[in-house]
Amino acid sequence: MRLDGRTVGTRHEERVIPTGTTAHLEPVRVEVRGLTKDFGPVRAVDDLTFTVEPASVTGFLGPNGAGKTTTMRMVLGLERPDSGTATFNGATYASLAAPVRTVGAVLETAFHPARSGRNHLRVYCRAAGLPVSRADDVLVQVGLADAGGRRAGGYSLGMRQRLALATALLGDPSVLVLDEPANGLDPEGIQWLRGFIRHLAHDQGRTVLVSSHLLSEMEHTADRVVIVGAGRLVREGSIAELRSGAQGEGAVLVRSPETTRLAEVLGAAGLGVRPGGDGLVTVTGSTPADVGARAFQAGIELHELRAESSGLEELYFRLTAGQEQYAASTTDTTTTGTTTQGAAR
Ligand SMILES: Nc1ncnc2c1ncn2[C@@H]1O[C@H](COP(=O)(O)OP(=O)(O)OP(=O)(O)O)[C@@H](O)[C@H]1O
Repeated sequence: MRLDGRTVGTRHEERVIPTGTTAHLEPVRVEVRGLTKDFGPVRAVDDLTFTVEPASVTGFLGPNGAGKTTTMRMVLGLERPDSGTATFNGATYASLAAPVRTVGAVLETAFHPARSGRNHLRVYCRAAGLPVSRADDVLVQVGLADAGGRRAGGYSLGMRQRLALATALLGDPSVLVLDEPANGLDPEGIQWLRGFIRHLAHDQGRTVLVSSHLLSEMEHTADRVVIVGAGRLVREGSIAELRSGAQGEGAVLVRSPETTRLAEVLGAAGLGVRPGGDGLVTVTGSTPADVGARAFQAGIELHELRAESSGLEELYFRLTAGQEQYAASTTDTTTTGTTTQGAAR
């Protein structure tokens, strides 16, 4: 969190807000405590507790069916928990004085295909009691200003995702809850989305919770991650913490003219060793520094030494292994390509 910014407010209500933050935004912390939800025999969410901090991006990660959407729906008051609470600075969604200004969401999309993007947004403005001028504000924010007059039915998937984000931003909310917003985007769209999400949190001070089933999608976007499997919390922490925990998870590639002796030395140290061709050895359960040190101590010449991957993906798979649920979900945003709604209306 960047709380090194300006001090604003009167003497009585002074508060420090992050540099570049939209001054009127109230920092809001989302707290999920013991959330549990059953659908018949399926426990979709199981005693889940985590926190989403202001001015940062929290990645909500888990395999298909892990309970991410159900959790987000409970946070947004769209689904009633069997037990537990989700609160915004201590208040449940239902008790928020101004929900549309507190939280916006991208969940499931439904656009009237014949309506223009701008008119779609204006309908939401009227329903939420917001000035219709907000429609143009948010179109600019998401880069759709030139396309606002076109039929939403003719939008590409990337444009629909932008319109979904625009809808979530209508109330200029402190909190954004985004369910798999990168689904179906092309690489350019994903790149834009990453930057935009970081901007919303780091420059504007918003609290952002964004779900994905891919760690690679979150690795360069999120500050913190909450990992769930089969409805339960598997890991919560910063990306840096996760990264340091992942050391040794990824394979190390090492090239040497003495592969046989190298394999003996590393194997004797209990490491996994897979000799390949061309003097290459793949080592698991270690780090480049460790392999380098062991080779040095044994006086073995190395020509190349590098991590095959950061190990994060391997750690994520291990943490969530066997927890994928294949029960059909009611909404498949990948195939419908539709998403969104400011739940906060
Ligand atoms: N309305 C519902 N009725 C019955 N079961 C449901 C319902 N909604 C979700 N489930 C089940 O609850 C579990 C959690 O689903 P959920 O959609 O929350 O997971 P998810 O992590 O969002 O998955 P995905 O990444 O596939 O969207 C799954 O087993 C799912 O089939």
